[in-house]
Amino acid sequence: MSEEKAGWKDRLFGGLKKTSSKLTDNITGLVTKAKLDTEDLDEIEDALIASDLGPAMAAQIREKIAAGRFEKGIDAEGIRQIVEDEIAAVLAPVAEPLDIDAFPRPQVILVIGVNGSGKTTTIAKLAHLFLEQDYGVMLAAGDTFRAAAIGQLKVWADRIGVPIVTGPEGGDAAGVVFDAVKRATAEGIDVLIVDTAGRLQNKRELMDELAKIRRVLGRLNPEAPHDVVLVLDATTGQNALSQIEIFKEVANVTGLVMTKLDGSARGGILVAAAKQFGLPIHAIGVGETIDDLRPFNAQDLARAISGGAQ
Ligand SMILES: Nc1nc2c(ncn2[C@@H]2O[C@H](COP(=O)(O)OP(=O)(O)OP(=O)(O)O)[C@@H](O)[C@H]2O)c(=O)[nH]1
Repeated sequence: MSEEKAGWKDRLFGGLKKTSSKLTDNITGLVTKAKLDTEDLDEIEDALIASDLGPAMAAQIREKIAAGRFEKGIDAEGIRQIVEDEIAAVLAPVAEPLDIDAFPRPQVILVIGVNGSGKTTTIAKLAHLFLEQDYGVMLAAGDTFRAAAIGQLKVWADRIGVPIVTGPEGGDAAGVVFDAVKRATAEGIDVLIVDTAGRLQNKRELMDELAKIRRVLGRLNPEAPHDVVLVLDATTGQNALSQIEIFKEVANVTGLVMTKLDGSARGGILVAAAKQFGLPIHAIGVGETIDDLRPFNAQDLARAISGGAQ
């Protein structure tokens, strides 16, 4: 295994410790009897719900455990393995890295999400990921609503060494995006990542702004934006699900990135999101450094969430 890969696995399993220990403590703590009975199954289901996997997923896992283990000797590792396999089956179809395959270039990726979700950091981490794959990357500071957002993105752009197109605070976001696409096209850039304002408080304004960005983009390239990626903060738990619902309504979300899985005992929310919406999940964030965002392997992630050995 390469050093890089081993490092990522450490961060993945380490980052998800809070989620997995909540789940495994619950499961190992309850299995005190000789045979698995209905009460144990109820407790397992409660533990799964408490980890934010969602009632549907919890019920499905409970059924699987009941089918194979009811009235049999209790084997915590066997139960954990069922949890892992069920989670992996839900995650496998949605684990989809963001591929750069747009022609003509650039591929335009709109990044949306509420303030504080980790949007800016995620843009920097994605840019870093693409740079590692030798793509030419450019950023566009389309969140013109707050000067801080423009400044923060610029700091990241300078740090990772990618060009950035900005406009004045309070300026026209679509104008910034227009300039960025023109410049990216002229410079033969492969990927243009666009930050957007996360004003969910005013759905109408957000919708209008995104629609205008789309119109402007469409004039330069009818295929753009190629991706509309919604960034979600795992620590918000069930709230992340309502954000998906709302953003699906205002923007044509094509995929998700879930951040802060390390800061939370609610990592199960990723599984709940996959089960409920079936949208591609491009990458997960398990820390604050630039390397802490990666596409994931469904089985590895399921093992990390269910508390299996690395
Ligand atoms: N632990 C952890 N922290 C993260 C992760 N991703 C982002 N953060 C942190 O979350 C905070 C908010 O991230 P930003 O990228 O500034 O979020 P934003 O959505 O752009 O927020 P605003 O700038 O407020 O709009 C920062 O302190 C990040 O370092 C992650 O995967 N894990």
